[in-house]
Amino acid sequence: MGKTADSRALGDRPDPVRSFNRWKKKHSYRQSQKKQLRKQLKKPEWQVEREVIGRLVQNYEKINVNEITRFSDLPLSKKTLKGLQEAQYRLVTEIQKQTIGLALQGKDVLGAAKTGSGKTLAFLVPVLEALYRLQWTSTDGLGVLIISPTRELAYQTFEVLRKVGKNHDFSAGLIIGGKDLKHEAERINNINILVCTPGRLLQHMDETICFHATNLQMLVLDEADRILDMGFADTMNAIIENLPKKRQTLLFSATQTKSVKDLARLSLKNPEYVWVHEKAKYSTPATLEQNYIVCELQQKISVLYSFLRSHLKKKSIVFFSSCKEFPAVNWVLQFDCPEDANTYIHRAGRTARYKEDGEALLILLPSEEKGMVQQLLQKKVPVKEIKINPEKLIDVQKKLESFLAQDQDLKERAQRCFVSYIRSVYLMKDKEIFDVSKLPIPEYALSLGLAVAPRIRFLQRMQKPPTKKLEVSQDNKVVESSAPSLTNDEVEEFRAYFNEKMSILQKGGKRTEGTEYRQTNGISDEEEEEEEDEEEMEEKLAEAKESQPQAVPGEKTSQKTKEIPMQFLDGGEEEEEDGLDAGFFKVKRHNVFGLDLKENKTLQKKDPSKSSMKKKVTKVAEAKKVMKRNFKVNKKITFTDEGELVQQWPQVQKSVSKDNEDEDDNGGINLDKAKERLQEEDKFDKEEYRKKIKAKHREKRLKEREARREANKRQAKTKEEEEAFLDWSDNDDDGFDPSTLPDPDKYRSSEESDSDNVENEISDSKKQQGMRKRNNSDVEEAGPTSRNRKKTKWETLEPLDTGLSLAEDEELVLHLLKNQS
Ligand SMILES: Nc1ncnc2c1ncn2[C@@H]1O[C@H](COP(=O)(O)OP(=O)(O)OP(=O)(O)O)[C@@H](O)[C@H]1O
Repeated sequence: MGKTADSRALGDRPDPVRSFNRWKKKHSYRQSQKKQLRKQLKKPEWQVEREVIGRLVQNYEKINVNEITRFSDLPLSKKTLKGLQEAQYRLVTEIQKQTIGLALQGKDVLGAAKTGSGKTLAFLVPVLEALYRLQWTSTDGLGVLIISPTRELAYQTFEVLRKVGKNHDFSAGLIIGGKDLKHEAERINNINILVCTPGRLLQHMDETICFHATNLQMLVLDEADRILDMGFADTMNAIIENLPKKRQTLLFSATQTKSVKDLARLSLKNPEYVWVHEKAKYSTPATLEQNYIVCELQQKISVLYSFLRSHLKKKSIVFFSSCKEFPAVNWVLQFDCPEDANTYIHRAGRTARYKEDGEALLILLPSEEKGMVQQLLQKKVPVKEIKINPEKLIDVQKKLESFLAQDQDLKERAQRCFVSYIRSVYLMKDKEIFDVSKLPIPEYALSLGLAVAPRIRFLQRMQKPPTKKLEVSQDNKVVESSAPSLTNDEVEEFRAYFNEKMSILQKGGKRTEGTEYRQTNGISDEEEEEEEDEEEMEEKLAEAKESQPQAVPGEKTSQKTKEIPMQFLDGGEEEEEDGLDAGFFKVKRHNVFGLDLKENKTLQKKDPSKSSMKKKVTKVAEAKKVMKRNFKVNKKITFTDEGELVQQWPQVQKSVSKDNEDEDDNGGINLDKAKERLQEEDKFDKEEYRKKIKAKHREKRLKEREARREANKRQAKTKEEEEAFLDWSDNDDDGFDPSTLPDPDKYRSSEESDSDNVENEISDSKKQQGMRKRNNSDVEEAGPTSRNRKKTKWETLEPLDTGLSLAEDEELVLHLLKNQS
């Protein structure tokens, strides 16, 4: 009963453990079913992404520029937004607000905005979004090309890209040269976003076999105006030829759109022009204070020094003739007048970036003032003239003179700086502003601490009165044709040429060929290069003038020239006190340099450099003249003892491969064969040279052996003499007067000259250092050691008083001399 009652009771109350277990089983079954179902239903990631992209693209059309204040107001991918936020970019700038939407919509955009207004992000955000939209992967290759005019700018852009795009999976690369081309070539194919400079890019297009841009989606020209201004027009044309026509193009610059001609080459499709500061009163940032001063060329270096001394605590950047880009600074000092207003704007734009303050100072020569200021005002650049406070102006000429006298390297730098400046003025297109013939050249050299102005042959040539050709016109009248001037392209070509040259010099790139010759002849590499530069420049000028008799008037080009190293002034700064007050520009008084001008007149009188301006005829120039005249060189032929004919002059190349030469005559030059032959000839020459050197060495060794033998004989003789003398002195305590004996110095010097001769002969043979050392030691060993001992003894002996009468002394001396002979 009890049991029945119990079981009923249990039946009323189900076992909670059992029911929980049952429930648990059912639940987990249901869960796993759901999970499986979800798994079956789950979309692949790419599909989800596609949907997100789809929604974003739909929103592109709805972008309302006026409603955008933050990046998050734009339909951007989460990855881009995250990157922007992490880099602390939240609010958009005006150019970003106005162009990002258009670029997202796939339009070609031409954006212009003042310097430092955020153009970089205005194109980088659409770049990231474009590849994201296409779900670009590394296997898709190059998707976006960003071209910058300078390495520095490309690097800065790349850095921003790295920061903002770090959440995306694209690969990005920076190709700006300076590295091994091969090293770059190995990596370039895996790059999705390539930031580069035009020259290097074209080099890869030409030389890297598997590099192509067939999949390119977007081309960005950063600082488009600079790219075209800096003489890259031809390079750009060649690059664009290699790009697919179907692509999006974005152009950004700090100055307004370029001419239609320039834009045509980019084959833009209905581009959107965005010039955010079109209505602005000024084309430069409002926070940028811009001034200029006028001073004579020979005072500029002192002005620079005084300026730097007054602003030691500020970050300053000094532009010489270059237009390179640098990071943001407080002060921009344009030491040399920029070639045009656009260049000025770009340089000044290195300060006062993104709402920051900044100051810019431009130094102008009196001859540059009118033209340059006019240009700047036309471009809505508000520059004001200020005057230098003469009390704060420190004349550094004497200091520089003494630095240069002590340091040859510094002197060479000053010389390069001098030549570089004159060249840059010479190459300036706007001859109304830049007239090299009006520069006070000797005074300028003196101001740099150079007593003599370095020779500038292209200038001397230019300063010669122009030779006027007489031509017969169509109506048979004799007319005078003036000296032809250069076209823009030629000037650009020269610039590119010199930039390359100067960059080699700056990098310290030195040719190894002929170094030995220069060293033995006391010619420094720099002198040599300088000379070659000038010669090549002359040639180029001559060629250009011959081929292009007429200049294209009115066209503007810009200039990119060498940057003068700033270490130039390093010398005196540390020793002086920091932080003179900035009253450097306070006094507004005209003709503050009246005093200095007087000084300059006196300097002009005693100018020593004028004589150096006379044209020197170099051997190279002479040789060229001879070649032009087609002279035939006389031959000198001699006979050997065996009756063989031997041509002594001009020397005949005795190459082993000479016989093969004829084979090439059939059709032009076979370069590979020629190369091979040259290598063989080179080997042959080296072998010949080695033989000659060996023979010379053998001859020298024989001579030395002979000399040693002679020396040993002499040594033996001297020893006998010395012993005789010592014997004698030992035996006679009274001593004697050594001055009565033959002059030991005469003896020594005659021997010394002998040994010198041996040494000279050795050095004349121009052998390797080790060889020379060995020979010297040989000579020393061969030298009569006893002779040295003897000399020391003579030197330490005092004239002795024999205590005898003069007549007795004489007798003694005669006796001694007799003994000697
Ligand atoms: N939205 C933003 N918010 C905050 N800072 C920004 C923003 N956009 C750009 N900047 C900052 O402003 C500065 C200038 O930007 P950027 O270099 O893009 O200017 P730019 O117009 O390209 O100048 P330039 O023409 O002289 O090269 C940079 O320091 C950048 O970090």
